[in-house]
Amino acid sequence: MTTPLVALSIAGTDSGGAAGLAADLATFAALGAHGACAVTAVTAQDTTGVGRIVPLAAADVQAQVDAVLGDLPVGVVKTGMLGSDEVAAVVAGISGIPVVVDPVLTATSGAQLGSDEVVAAYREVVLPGATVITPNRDEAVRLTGLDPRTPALELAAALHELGPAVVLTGGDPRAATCGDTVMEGSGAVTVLEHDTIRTCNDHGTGCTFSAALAVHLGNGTDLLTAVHRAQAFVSAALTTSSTWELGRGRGPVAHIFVPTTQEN
Ligand SMILES: Nc1ncnc2c1ncn2[C@@H]1O[C@H](COP(=O)(O)OP(=O)(O)OP(=O)(O)O)[C@@H](O)[C@H]1O
Ligand SMILES: Cc1ncc(COP(=O)(O)O)c(N)n1
Repeated sequence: MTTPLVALSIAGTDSGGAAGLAADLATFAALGAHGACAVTAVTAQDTTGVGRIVPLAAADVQAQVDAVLGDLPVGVVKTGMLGSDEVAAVVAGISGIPVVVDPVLTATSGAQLGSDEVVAAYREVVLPGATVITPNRDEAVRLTGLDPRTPALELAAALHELGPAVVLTGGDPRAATCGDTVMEGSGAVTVLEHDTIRTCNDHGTGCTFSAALAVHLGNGTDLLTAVHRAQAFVSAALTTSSTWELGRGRGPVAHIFVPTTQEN
């Protein structure tokens, strides 16, 4: 008998199946982990935008988290869209398990997915207990309140001061390379650069990256190696989706047909 890694995603749904819970659960499965989930919000969303957002009450999210933690040996928690400061407090109440926080505040399409109250809750209650946070530049600027032109290293340092290790992601479809700035718990900094995959089917890259990172960390992999493997997974997924024609907007990252080797 074996027990697989159990990864719990606390996130919103994306009806288009690209981002949020769909991305997390597909990534967990592709990397050999069992995915459990607690839904925070339901979104009516497609490749072109977000139409409607229905947040769940914190008590409903708490009940899902309690059900999962009360029964399954969860090895890692990954959070996405939280929807409210009350739900952020539910995440803050989890202890003794590594928590990977993807501070979802804005969708690829530009839709706002996090209020100022949620931003404050990240700073005050979520980040002090988090293992690692994986913001993109816009999210890091919003969370720190720093000038949008602030260098990546300073943004990462400001978040690191709040508690967690930081992976400031730098996905840019127009650049030749993408660079992710990693600040470990010790404060050591490494910039991991890799080739940009040319595609407009990149909806869900942030969720996919954080979910892959969570699986590797849950398996006991060190942060730098875990980031490297999560990048490789996203690149493999984007290589597949670059051949797709799906939807009228920014199409979904491919979570299927991704080779699952030791390297990703
Ligand atoms: N076109 C690309 N080619 C290769 N890697 C990419 C590309 N776009 C993003 N990545 C990688 O994907 C990971 C997620 O980064 P990104 O900065 O895109 O997150 P994000 O902005 O939160 O994503 P999204 O909001 O689109 O879900 C990072 O490791 C980044 O380097
Ligand atoms: C429910 C939900 N969670 C997260 C995202 C962010 O993903 P992206 O930045 O790729 O739009 C999203 N659009 N929807």
